[in-house]
Amino acid sequence: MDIRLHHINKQFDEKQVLKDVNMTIVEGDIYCIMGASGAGKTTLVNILMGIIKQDAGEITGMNKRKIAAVFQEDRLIEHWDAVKNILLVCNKSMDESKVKDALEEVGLKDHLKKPVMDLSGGMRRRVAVVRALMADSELIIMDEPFKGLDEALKQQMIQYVKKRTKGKTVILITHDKEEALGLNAKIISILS
Ligand SMILES: Nc1ncnc2c1ncn2[C@@H]1O[C@H](COP(=O)(O)OP(=O)(O)OP(=O)(O)O)[C@@H](O)[C@H]1O
Repeated sequence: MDIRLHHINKQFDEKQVLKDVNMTIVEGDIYCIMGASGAGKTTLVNILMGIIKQDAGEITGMNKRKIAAVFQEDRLIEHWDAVKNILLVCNKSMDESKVKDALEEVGLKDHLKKPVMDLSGGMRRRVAVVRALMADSELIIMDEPFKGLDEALKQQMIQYVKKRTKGKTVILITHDKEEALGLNAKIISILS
């Protein structure tokens, strides 16, 4: 089912952050939300996920959907290793070896069993992305998922995300046109 936003408004204190936002997210497509810092991108996806409530306007197509998310922060369980962090969100039937294969695919072969607090920022980001893609969800929302990755890793992760989200609906916030191009994404511009 497509997701539709109708006339969404959101204000914080005196500041109107989202003003009459309208959009359609087509099932199975990949979207990049772009716009200046502070334009309201995170606010918009927080409204979509039901984390905050819009002041006015309506969203259809989100009823009881399971969402997998990469937030601005990694939100990992610090003293658990990467494999355990990911298994937490997977179906009970998920094979641990599949989780390990996925982590190896994003270059984390030698870091599977360390507490994630001992990993670098870029490594932790990759764990957060793999976790979202391995959760059994048809809608994946990611807030700057490639932040902190060098160019080569970013390209590798773009390919990984593309491969692992076939047929799923993806909404990704980015400042980087290259990411949108690499993902073959439709661009949604949020104006400040
Ligand atoms: N809970 C809040 N209370 C007050 N103001 C807020 C709150 N959340 C966001 N804002 C304000 O709303 C505006 C939009 O913030 P938001 O985080 O959605 O922007 P963004 O486009 O995601 O920015 P960035 O690219 O820097 O992450 C900013 O001016 C921010 O200060």
